[in-house]
This record gives sequence, structure tokens and C-alpha cells, in this order.
Amino acid sequence: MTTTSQPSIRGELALLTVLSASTIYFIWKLRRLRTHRRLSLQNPNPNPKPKLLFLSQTGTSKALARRLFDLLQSNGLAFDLIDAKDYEPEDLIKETLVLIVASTWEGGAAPPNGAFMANWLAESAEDFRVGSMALSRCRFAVFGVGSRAYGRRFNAVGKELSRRFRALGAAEVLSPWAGDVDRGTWMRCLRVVWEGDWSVEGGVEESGSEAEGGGESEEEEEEDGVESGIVDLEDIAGKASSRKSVAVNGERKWCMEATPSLACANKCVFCWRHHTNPVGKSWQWKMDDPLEIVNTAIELHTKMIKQMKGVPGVKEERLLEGLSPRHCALSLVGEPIMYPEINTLVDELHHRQISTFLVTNAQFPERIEMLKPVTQLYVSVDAATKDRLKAIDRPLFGDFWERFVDSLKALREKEQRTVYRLTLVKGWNTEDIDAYFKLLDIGKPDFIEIKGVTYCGSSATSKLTMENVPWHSDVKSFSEALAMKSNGEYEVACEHVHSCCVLLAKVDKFKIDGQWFTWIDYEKFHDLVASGNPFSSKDYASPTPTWAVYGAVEGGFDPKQSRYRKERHHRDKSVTS
Ligand SMILES: Cc1cc2nc3c(=O)[nH]c(=O)nc-3n(C[C@H](O)[C@H](O)[C@H](O)COP(=O)(O)O)c2cc1C
Ligand code: SF4
Repeated sequence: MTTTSQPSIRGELALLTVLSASTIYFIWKLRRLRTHRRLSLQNPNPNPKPKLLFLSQTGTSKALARRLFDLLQSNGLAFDLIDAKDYEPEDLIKETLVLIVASTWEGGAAPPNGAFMANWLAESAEDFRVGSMALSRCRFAVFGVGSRAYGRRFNAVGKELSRRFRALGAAEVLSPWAGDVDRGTWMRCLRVVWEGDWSVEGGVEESGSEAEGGGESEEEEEEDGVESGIVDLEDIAGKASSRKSVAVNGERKWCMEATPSLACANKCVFCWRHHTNPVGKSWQWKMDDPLEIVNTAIELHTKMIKQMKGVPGVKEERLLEGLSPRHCALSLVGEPIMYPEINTLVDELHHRQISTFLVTNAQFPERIEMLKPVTQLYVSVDAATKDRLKAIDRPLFGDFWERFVDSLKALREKEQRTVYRLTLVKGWNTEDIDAYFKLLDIGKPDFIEIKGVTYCGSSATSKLTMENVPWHSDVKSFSEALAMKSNGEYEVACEHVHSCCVLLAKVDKFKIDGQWFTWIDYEKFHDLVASGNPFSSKDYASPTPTWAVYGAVEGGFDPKQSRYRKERHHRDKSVTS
């Protein structure tokens, strides 16, 4: 008896707790509702001063709101410019006019300074007791700031705010504006008419490229004319796009640094993308035009090559080769795949018979999907498990692991050469062979390039020491263990001892009658691209020279080349002191 009655008493207590909690909640809501009603329907003094609110994390929307504020003010329109975190959302009930500039962040969420307001709106709009007339005296417009690269979450917050305001009875005076930081179209063609009231001049749609038909043409805008009292926000656009580069630069350095560096004159397949790379230096442009990127890159590259003339150990014929670069590493800094015109850039390079090696950090699966064939597509696989990836990459996205896995899935669909790029850091990611093997199964890459981390010194952001740098023998042991785990699907194919680097290749594609075909036939690749027909990585594979095959005595060095050793003339300290 006791054993059955005790749980039932506990159950009743639990039920009582739930009931009283919901009763308290209900009463609280009811009071809130009454307050709303009272404020909404009886408040004789609505707030006549328009508000300009910004929801911003890294300052883009804040800067835009500031410019808008200045512009309005210079046209005699006095607004209160307010950070959303300093605004009490319940006061919206009193507002007559509200403009909002809001960015969208991770998972389609509002930036932290606007989270409370966004929640309040969502809760109130969904609470039938608050009523659909709560904001009935409020007119509003929302300007979203986001990036189309986030797919269906593009400007989710701006759209959501607009929906919530409408659900609460506010009148939207302009369609929600979806600005795209990657296109710089921002608030183009937006006009706001002030005649003591708001109305809309011209259609304001989602922004986008003209190719997509977003926005009006400049000529059409001119036709509308700017009458007194009309606030033409178009000139914000120019300032906004330059601001964009600063803001974007500040956080992840996307587009501005999603620019290529032309690889050196040799035909090296791999490209190390850290800042110590002496040859593959990256260049930055304010301009995102792909043609200009290619032209400038070639120009700077050849200039640099010319400066090498006369440097001890640099051969004349290699210099000449370098003057007509044949390979381009789209990597080094930032995330080239995020560059909006990446496909045009790739086309331009291929058109000039320059092959393309693109490295991505596996956070933008949809960008991998839309990418045209490149000569070789790498994804950085910095760790094999969610926890370790978080520790090593310190990703910005909350759903970084899902993005990572989806990127590997997207890679699997690619027909051209695909590579997992593993950088081994002793004590961080050198175990987990099983977990790495699971990842192989997702993306089925053609190759796995395994390399020991290069020590670049310790700093506030990097606590690595020489202890974390694996020896070539460590890289070999790891590679062999991974190949073994794959049960014959992959084998260790090549190594480059000096670079502490080993290559695993897919046996069924690249080992034909016992001979490895891990090299690239570049001419064939360009012919295949030019043909316009589908092709696969096997179609431009070329035989691996014996000296590059795993275990060769040359250790990956071309015996025709000789290493130049710089003579060092150290002064004898005993003489000087
Ligand atoms: C981690 C991260 C997540 C983002 N998520 C989205 C998103 O889901 N949708 C979107 O449209 N833009 C997204 N963006 C782009 C931002 O909205 C964009 O960087 C904007 O300029 C930020 O404006 P703010 O500085 O005013 O906050 C994201 C940016 C980052 C860095
Ligand atoms: S491919 Fe990149 S890292 Fe390799 S040699 Fe050329 S520039 Fe240097």
C-alpha cells in the first residue's frame, strides 16, 4: 500500500505545482492583457516622436540606422535613435511610427541586443489574449540586414519582425527590405515619403542583384523625382557598402579576403594556407569584381616573381615559368567559397588556362553545392568529432557540426577531384582513427591529404608549442592506420617528407594495374572544361612519378631538382664581445 500511495501523492503534488504555476502565469498574462488593452485603447497620449531602433551585433545595422537617422534629421525629421536593448517593448503600444534596422544571426536569430524585443513580439503575437489590435496605432517599416549565403534563413529576423508587427495590428508602410551584405545593394531604390504620414513611393522588394530583377533601375528611380519632404535613402547605399566591408572584415573576413592568390611557378598540388606562406601571398581588394581580382592577382604575382631575379638559388627558367602562372590557390585567408562571384572567377581562371585549387572550411554546404567544377576541391577536416572540432576551429556557428557534415555530403556529389585536408596537431586530433574513418564514409573524397601542423609561434590565440608538431613518422603512422581502417578502399599513395605530408588515395579510381595515377593532367582538365561536357576526376588523372610514390627513397623530391642551401655567415660572437 505504502509503495503505491507515495508516488500518487508525489504525482498529485507535481500536478498541483504545474496547475498553480500555470494559474499564476494565466493571471499574470491576464493582467498584462488588461494593461495592453488599457494602454492600447485608452491611452489618450500616444507617443508622437518616431523611433528608429537597431538590432545589431557587429555594428552594420547600427551604422545604417545612424546614417538613416542623420539623413532623416537633415530633412527635418526628428526621430529617436535607440539601441533595441535600451527599449522597453511594451512601449510599442504607445508608438505611432517605428523604423527598425535589424540583422540576422546564427540559426536565423536576432542579435543579442534585440533578442528580448524579438521574443516579446513573438510571444505577444502568439498570445490571443494580447489581441491583434495591440499595435493598431503604430506604423512601421523594417530594414533587414543579412546575407543570402544563409539560404532560407536570409534576413529571417527582418521578415519575422515584420510579420509580428502586422500580427499585432501595426500598419506596414513599406514592404520589409532584405539587404544583402554580400551584394552591396542594401537600401537602394528605397524612398520614404514624409507628409506627416508614411506612404510608399515605388515598389520596394527584396534587394538583390539586377540580374535577379530585384529593385528598380536607377533610371526608374530618377523618374520618381525627389520632391520636398521625400527622403531619398539611395545615397546611403554607397556608404553602406563600404561600411559593410569594415564590418564583415571585422568578424570573419569573408568577401573582402575571399580573393585568390596565384600559386607559384612550380606545379605543386598542395597549398598551405597559413600566413607564413612566402609565395602564395594573398591580396585584398575593396572591389569584388572577378575580372579585376584575376588581373590584379596576376599583375602582383608577376611583379613579385620579377623581384626574385638575382636571388641566390633562383633559376632563370623557373622565373620565366613564374611569369605565366598556371595555378591558382583560392585559399589562404578567409573563405573563398563565400565570394558571391566565385563561379565567374573560376570561369575566368579556366578561360586563361589557370587551374583552380579551392579550400573551404566546410561550413557552407550550399555554397559547395553551387560551386562549378574546380581542378581540386579541398575541405579542411580539422577534427573528427564535434567536441574536438569546436575546440580546434572555435567556430562561429552554433550548428557548425551539422554544417560540417552537410558540407562533406555536398562534397560527395562533386565529380571533380575532392580532398579531405587533415592537419594533425599532436595531443589534439591525432587519435580518433575510427571517427575519422566515419567521416570518410560521408564524403568519400578522392584523396586525403594528411599533414603535420606547422608551428607558427605561440600567441594569445594559439597555445600550440613544438610539442604539438608531429614528426613525419607520426604522420605516416596515422595515415597507415587510417588506410588500414578503410579496408582497402584507400591506400597510402604519396608522401613529401620535407613537408611532413602524406597522401591517401581512393584505390578503385587512382590505382590502375598497380600503378598510381594521383597526378593531374592539366591540359586535359582544361580541354574537359572547354568541352562543356560532364567529366570526372579520373578523366584528368595522370601517372604518379616513382619518386613521389609512398616509400620512395627520394621522399617526394624530384631528383631532377636540387636543393639550394643558403650559405650562412654567422659572425663569431667571441670575436665581437
Ligand atoms: C555567425 C553568423 C551567422 C549569420 N547568420 C545569418 C543568417 O542566418 N541569415 C542572414 O541573413 N544573415 C546572417 N549572417 C549575416 C549577418 O546578418 C551580417 O554579417 C550582418 O552584416 C551583421 O549585421 P550586424 O553587424 O548589424 O549585426 C550571419 C553572420 C554570421 C557571422
Ligand atoms: S601551390 Fe601554394 S604553397 Fe604550393 S608552392 Fe605554390 S604557392 Fe606555394
